[in-house]
Amino acid sequence: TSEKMSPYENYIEAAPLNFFLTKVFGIPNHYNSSLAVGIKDILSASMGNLISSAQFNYMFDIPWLVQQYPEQFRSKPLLIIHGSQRADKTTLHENAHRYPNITLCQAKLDIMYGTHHSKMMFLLYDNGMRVVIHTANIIHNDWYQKTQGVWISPLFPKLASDQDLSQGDSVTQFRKDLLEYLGAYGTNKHLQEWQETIRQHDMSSAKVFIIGSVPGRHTGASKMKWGHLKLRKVLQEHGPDGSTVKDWPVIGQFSSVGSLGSGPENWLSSEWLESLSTVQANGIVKLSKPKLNLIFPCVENVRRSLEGYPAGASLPYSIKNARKQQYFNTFLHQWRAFSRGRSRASPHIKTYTRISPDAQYLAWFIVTSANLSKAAWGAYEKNNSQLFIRSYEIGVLFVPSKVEENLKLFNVQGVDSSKDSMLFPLPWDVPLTSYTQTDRPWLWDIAYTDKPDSQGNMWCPS
Ligand SMILES: O=C(O)c1c[nH]c2c(-c3ccccc3)cccc2c1=O
Repeated sequence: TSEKMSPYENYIEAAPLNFFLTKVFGIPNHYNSSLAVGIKDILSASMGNLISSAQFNYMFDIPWLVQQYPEQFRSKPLLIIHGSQRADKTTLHENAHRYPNITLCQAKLDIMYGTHHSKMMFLLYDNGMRVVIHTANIIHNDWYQKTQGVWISPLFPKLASDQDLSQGDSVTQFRKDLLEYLGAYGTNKHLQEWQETIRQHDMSSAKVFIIGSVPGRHTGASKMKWGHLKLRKVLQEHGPDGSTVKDWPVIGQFSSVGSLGSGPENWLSSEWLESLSTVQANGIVKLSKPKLNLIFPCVENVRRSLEGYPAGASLPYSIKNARKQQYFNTFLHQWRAFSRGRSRASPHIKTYTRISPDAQYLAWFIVTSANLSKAAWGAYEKNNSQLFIRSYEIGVLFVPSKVEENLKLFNVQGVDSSKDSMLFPLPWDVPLTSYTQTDRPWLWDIAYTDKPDSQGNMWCPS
């Protein structure tokens, strides 16, 4: 059984980019066999002999979570980092109470409407540790019939006790940025123990950048540490050169939409798109702003999905926000993932990329917890002197040159199989599919009663 496989033989180690989608129940098994993982695979003994773990997330079903660990790991110390307050926090404690190995840690959320969205696992084994950064809540439904993204780190070996701890970081400063993100939670004994554990591991094999968000009004040296300005900073130093990506579109794909302002120039096509279209700051060439394409399910995508209209319960785009930003609809494309067998697996994954006009190449790619909102990515305040972020978010950025030294771009379709190319497993189909004249973006708080969904039901939110 897989229990006996050494970690290096299993399919997870084989994926060059460590980027997976979650397994989906109800699609041909072929689409779940390569580059797909379930939560039980991630927690399985074939990944390592677990000593303790930490789970960062927004929604938790604690009894369900415990059942996802192999039986022999269910009593290992487990730290749960959440953002629940008041009644939700009480419920969480009630559900955790019967597990003596579970400790709860409440992330401070002093800013209104901020949430602890970050989805991350620390898995400490007897021979090293792994970091997993993903997009799924710790509830059954998020791992059952949705499209979710998972980045699983290589096994990070423990540093020898005599090795000085300044060793063991990667070309992307993965460990430094991870520790800085954790530092933003403030003083919590258990989190500080995990920071020490991380310092004791060699993460030099991590090939991704961390793009995190922490609540606050970030100014001065901290202004470029988080949200879309962190992305801007990384792309200024390590992004594509302007001449290569001139006129390449930016694509954003997400499962929720915030209040973006009354016009695109308020935030979407100004500061946010400017960060995503940042190129390596060598020339003074002032680039024209690229086209922005957005992917968000239309009502028909939700109605036809495996879950039917209830998939929309995890696509919380409100009529209140939508009516204030009709311009947003002009950017929209349908959710289609035929290439991954997931056109009917409603998206909860969030991905952002810069793609060539012929959809053959990617300049970079992000998978993250961050939806399309100012709360997640941050918004300038005080004449661009500070970045205001409401929520905790975390994602990873793939840059070709950091994955392989001389690699300039990722390939999208399997055409260019020349040696200096690397295929990137896109979660969704290119070219993108526009909305039809009658398509509308899914809104979760209005009724749909003219056509039944794939389960034969209508949608009548209270
Ligand atoms: O972190 C995540 O992934 C998610 C965060 N909020 C969600 C909500 C929600 C929307 C407004 C207010 C509170 C909660 C509803 C449905 C799914 C999600 C969700 O999936």
